[in-house]
Amino acid sequence: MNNTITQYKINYTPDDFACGACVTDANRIIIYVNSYFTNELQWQPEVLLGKNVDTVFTKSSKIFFQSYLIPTLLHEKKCEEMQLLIMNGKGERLPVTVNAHIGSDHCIYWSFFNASKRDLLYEELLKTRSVLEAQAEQLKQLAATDELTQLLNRREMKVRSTLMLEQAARSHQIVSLLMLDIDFFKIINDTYGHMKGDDILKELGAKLNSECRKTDLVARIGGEEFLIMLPDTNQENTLLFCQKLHALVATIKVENTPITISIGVSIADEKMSFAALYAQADKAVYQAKEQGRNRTEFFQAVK
Ligand SMILES: Nc1nc2c(ncn2[C@@H]2O[C@H](COP(=O)(O)OP(=O)(O)OP(=O)(O)O)[C@@H](O)[C@H]2O)c(=O)[nH]1
Repeated sequence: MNNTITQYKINYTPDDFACGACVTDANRIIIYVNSYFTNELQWQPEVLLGKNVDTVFTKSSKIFFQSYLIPTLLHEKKCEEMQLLIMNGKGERLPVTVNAHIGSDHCIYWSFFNASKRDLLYEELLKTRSVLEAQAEQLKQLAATDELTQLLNRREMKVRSTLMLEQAARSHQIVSLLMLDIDFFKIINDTYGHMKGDDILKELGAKLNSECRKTDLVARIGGEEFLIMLPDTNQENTLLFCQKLHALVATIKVENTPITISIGVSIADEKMSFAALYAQADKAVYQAKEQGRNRTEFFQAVK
């Protein structure tokens, strides 16, 4: 036996590959290991020589080794890129990629590539992917949100409203669009300053958001103008909702004076584009301003 080992030792020099190289006889008894086993895996050759190659595997890898790797090797004469765990000479676990083939001399030639760096790299990749996904989500959120009120912005409102209108038309549901405009907001700005104006906009945004359902769309589309789209809501229920909004807005005060809003409503009871519905709500809010403000007007088609 010793003679055989010596003979293989001579045959396989030089042995400074960047991986563990090992030769076993047909019974998987180790007859040669290269210096990588000593230098990197901290196995002394004399501990391994004469032992079954499965000595180096962890318990679970031994099972895989016996039940899959060996049958594959015997059947195919080679097995490639098997991911297994080995123990180093100090008893520490190490992921390795194992390749083996049966030579014409019936010996089995094994290579063990250290895969711990690959596993680390893989972990890094997974972490980076989660960070990128979170950032993409944040960007999407930012692009869709009005910075001051955190409500939807004009562009996002247009996209989602269009979708809501299409869905409603398919299921023959009524949708109403409310345009809200704060009354005499310029006076608030001019009297109390732009910062106070911003606070009012924020407070109103938060209150509208808490009053609406999750399925409603609420947006600030610019200046002191807001839009709310209510799915599956007819004229009667929309009017009740608007009354609630007027009461809600009255809780926002500037120097003890409640602010007021004018609301213009348009109703889509058949297939309608967002642009057409928006134009009608705009006309209705103009009517509400004309008729004294602090009120709700529904769009009326001129006959
Ligand atoms: N604080 C603040 N003010 C804004 C913002 N965007 C627009 N405004 C102001 O909103 C005011 C809107 O004024 P107007 O369009 O004359 O409307 P109004 O004073 O509310 O009058 P009515 O709508 O006719 O009742 C202007 O003073 C704008 O400068 C904003 O983001 N923050």
